[in-house]
Amino acid sequence: MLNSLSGEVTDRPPFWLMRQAGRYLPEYREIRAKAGNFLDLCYNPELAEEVTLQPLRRYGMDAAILFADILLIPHALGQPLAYREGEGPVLDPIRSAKELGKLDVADIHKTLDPVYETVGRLSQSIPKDCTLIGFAGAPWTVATYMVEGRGSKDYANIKNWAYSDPAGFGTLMDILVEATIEYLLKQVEAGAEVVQLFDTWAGVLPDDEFRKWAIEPTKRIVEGLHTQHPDLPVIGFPKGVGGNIIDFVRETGVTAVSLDTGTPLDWAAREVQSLVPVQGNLDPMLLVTGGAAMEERIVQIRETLGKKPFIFNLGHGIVPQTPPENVARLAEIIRGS
Ligand SMILES: Cc1c2[nH]c(c1CCC(=O)O)Cc1[nH]c(c(CCC(=O)O)c1C)Cc1[nH]c(c(CCC(=O)O)c1C)Cc1[nH]c(c(C)c1CCC(=O)O)C2
Repeated sequence: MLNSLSGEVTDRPPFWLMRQAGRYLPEYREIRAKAGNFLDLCYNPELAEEVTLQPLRRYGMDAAILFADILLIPHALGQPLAYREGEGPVLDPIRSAKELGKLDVADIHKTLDPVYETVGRLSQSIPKDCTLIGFAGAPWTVATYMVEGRGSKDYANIKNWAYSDPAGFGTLMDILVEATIEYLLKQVEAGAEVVQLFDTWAGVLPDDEFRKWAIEPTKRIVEGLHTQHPDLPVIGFPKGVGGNIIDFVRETGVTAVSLDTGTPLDWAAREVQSLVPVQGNLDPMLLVTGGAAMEERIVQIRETLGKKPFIFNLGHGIVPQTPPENVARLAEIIRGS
C-alpha cells in the first residue's frame, strides 16, 4: 500500500475495502451487541481494536482502517449525537452563525482520546506488512450532518446557509478544518501511516461552491498535516464529482484519490492516474451479487488501472447485506491464489 502511494506499480494491487469492518460480519454484530450503542463501540479502544482486526483475520487485507466514524468530530465539538436503529445518525442541527458558540474546539481531545488509544493499539497489533489508515470526514460532508441534523436528500438547509451567508457558514468550515487537522495529527502521532478524507457529499455542489467548500478546506487540511509530517500520504475521496476530480487533485495536494463507482475506468487511467495513484472502484452492489458479474468487473478494473500506481477498493462502503463469502472470493482473485 505504501509503495503504491509513493508511485510504484506493484506486482498485484494492494487491497482494502471501505467499511471493511461492519454489519456484514457476524463477529462484528456480536461485538456491536455487547458494546450497546455504536458510539460506545467507537470510544472503547479494546472493542474498536477488535472489530478493526476482524476483516483482516478473514481476508488478509493490505490495510486496516481505524474503526471510528466521521461524526465523532461534531460530537467532540459538543453537538449532541445519537445513532438510531434503522435511521442512522441524528444530531441537534446547527443552522446559523449565532449557534456556533455551542461548539468548542479547545476541548475535542478529551472526547477523542480513546480513538487515539485505538490507533496506538492497532499500530502494535496489525500484521507487519499491513498499513494502518486513519481517517476523518472532509468538512463539507461533516457539515451536512451538522446542519441537516441527519442524512439528507436535498441538502436544503446547508445549501441555503452556504449560499445566503457564506461568511457565517465559512466560520463553521474554519472550525472543522482546524478540528480535523488536530484530530488527524493525533492519529498520526499514535501510529496512523496514511490518512483518508471522506467527502461523500461533495458531488452535490456546483463547481464554484465545490472549489470553496470542498477543494479549499481539503487543501488547508493537507497543508496543515504536511507542515508537521511532510511525507504523510493523504488520500482524498470526493465522491460523485465527475470531471471536477481533476481540479481537486491538482489543487488540494492530496497524495492519491479514491474513485467512486461511476468514474469511467479508461478516462480515470488517462486523466487522473497520470497525476496521482488512484484507489477504487468496484460497485459495492457487485460484492452483494457476486459470481461472474463481480469477477469480470474485478478483472476489468485491475487490467485498466493496474498499469499505473493503483490500490484496489470499492467505489463506496460495503453494505450490510454483503455475503462474507463474496469478499473472500474478491480477496482470492486479487491475490491470485
Ligand atoms: C457519511 C459517513 C459516515 N461515516 C463514514 C462516512 C463516510 C463514508 C461513507 O459515505 O460511507 C465513514 C465511516 N464509518 C465507519 C467507518 C469505519 C471504518 C471502516 O471503513 O471499516 C468509516 C470510515 C463505521 C460505521 N459507521 C456507521 C456504521 C454502522 C453502525 C452500526 O453498527 O449500527 C459503521 C460500521 C454508522 C453511520 N455513520 C455515518 C452514517 C450515515 C451511518 C449510518 C448508516 C449506516 O448504518 O451505514 C456517517
